[in-house]
Amino acid sequence: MTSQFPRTDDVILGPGDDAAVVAAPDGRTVATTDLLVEGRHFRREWSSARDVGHRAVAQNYADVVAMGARPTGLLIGFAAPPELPLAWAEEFTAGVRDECALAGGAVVGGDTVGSDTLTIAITALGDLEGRSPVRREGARTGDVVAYTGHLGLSAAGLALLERSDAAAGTPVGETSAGQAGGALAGEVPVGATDGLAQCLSEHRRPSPPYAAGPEAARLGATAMLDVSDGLVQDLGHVCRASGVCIDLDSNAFRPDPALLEAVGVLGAPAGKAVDAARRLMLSGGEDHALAAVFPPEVRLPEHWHVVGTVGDAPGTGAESSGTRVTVDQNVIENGGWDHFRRD
Ligand SMILES: Nc1ncnc2c1ncn2[C@@H]1O[C@H](COP(=O)(O)OP(=O)(O)O)[C@@H](O)[C@H]1O
Ligand SMILES: Cc1ncc(C[n+]2csc(CCOP(=O)(O)OP(=O)(O)O)c2C)c(N)n1
Ligand SMILES: [Mg+2]
Repeated sequence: MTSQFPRTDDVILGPGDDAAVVAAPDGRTVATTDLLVEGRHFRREWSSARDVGHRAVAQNYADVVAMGARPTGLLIGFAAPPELPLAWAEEFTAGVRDECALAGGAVVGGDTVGSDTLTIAITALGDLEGRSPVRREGARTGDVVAYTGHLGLSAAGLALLERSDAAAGTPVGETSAGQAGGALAGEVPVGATDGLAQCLSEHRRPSPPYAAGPEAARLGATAMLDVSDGLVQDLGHVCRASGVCIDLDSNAFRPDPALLEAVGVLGAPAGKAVDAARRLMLSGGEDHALAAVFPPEVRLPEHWHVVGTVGDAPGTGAESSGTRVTVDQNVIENGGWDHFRRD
């Protein structure tokens, strides 16, 4: 699996020995790990092996750049049932290679074992290039909240796939030829517009704005994270860590045309499409957009969308548990992702 991975200048010793040796030009190493579990994070009927490879890298390197770091390397734990076709593993590896080419950073090692459940555990490394890490705890009253990347498209893609699944046995349309692991459910029908295809694609292969992480650090971001569980829920981590509140302005959320199209197909009445799309932008996870907090005087490039402001945390007492996120000053049911929720 490792022969096709290119080396980079950060790799002192690549795969093949007991461990790799990776340069840390800055003297510090950013390190993070995330798991992908079949059935929980992806389904082989919904995503090709290549998609899963792309996604595994994107999900991890999004965490690296959300610290303001440059991706340098990653290690892949691959646990697969014995009946997994070899072609699936090969296609997965190709997806990993191609996403690494986008994000930067080399595959420096991993481990492969048999397991009942197909599970991918990636550890990703990054270099801070002399900058301070952008943590969750630096947000201050008066700062502005902005995001860059997509919001809501992945959740819409997932909802489209769930819907096609619910329509048992009648996938939304065409199957894609040549995908390892067989045909995919939920292919967009011939003649369907690009919007639905874009939502499905963002779900299968999220496109984190990698360069914007180090950019935000250089611009002086006081806090940053990638949006994996939903914007409101994830900004809640910034509030708790920083001891502040965040109020989001619903009108600042301009839904992507692809998202508007998807919510229409998913059943939102025409007059409610913008509201439905905004709900997905606030609560949908897995786009791996970057959300960051900046001092108000920072001039932001236009791909950063300002959507809220940081305020004082409420005082002590029962209400104060919420160093919290509001939308137009209202507490909302955000519906972000919770792995341990019992439905
Ligand atoms: N099993 C674990 N052991 C040690 N640290 C963990 C574990 N699970 C999560 N963490 C840490 O808790 C923090 C939050 O994790 P998580 O919610 O998964 O963040 P993210 O959305 O950035 O992946 C991270 O710093 C992570 O390293
Ligand atoms: C089959 C399937 N069901 C449901 C989801 C939705 N989903 C699974 S995990 C998740 C949240 C993000 O995953 P997590 O492991 O919490 O990532 P982290 O926050 O650690 O980066 C979401 C929205 C999915 N991607 N695939
Ligand atoms: Mg995690």
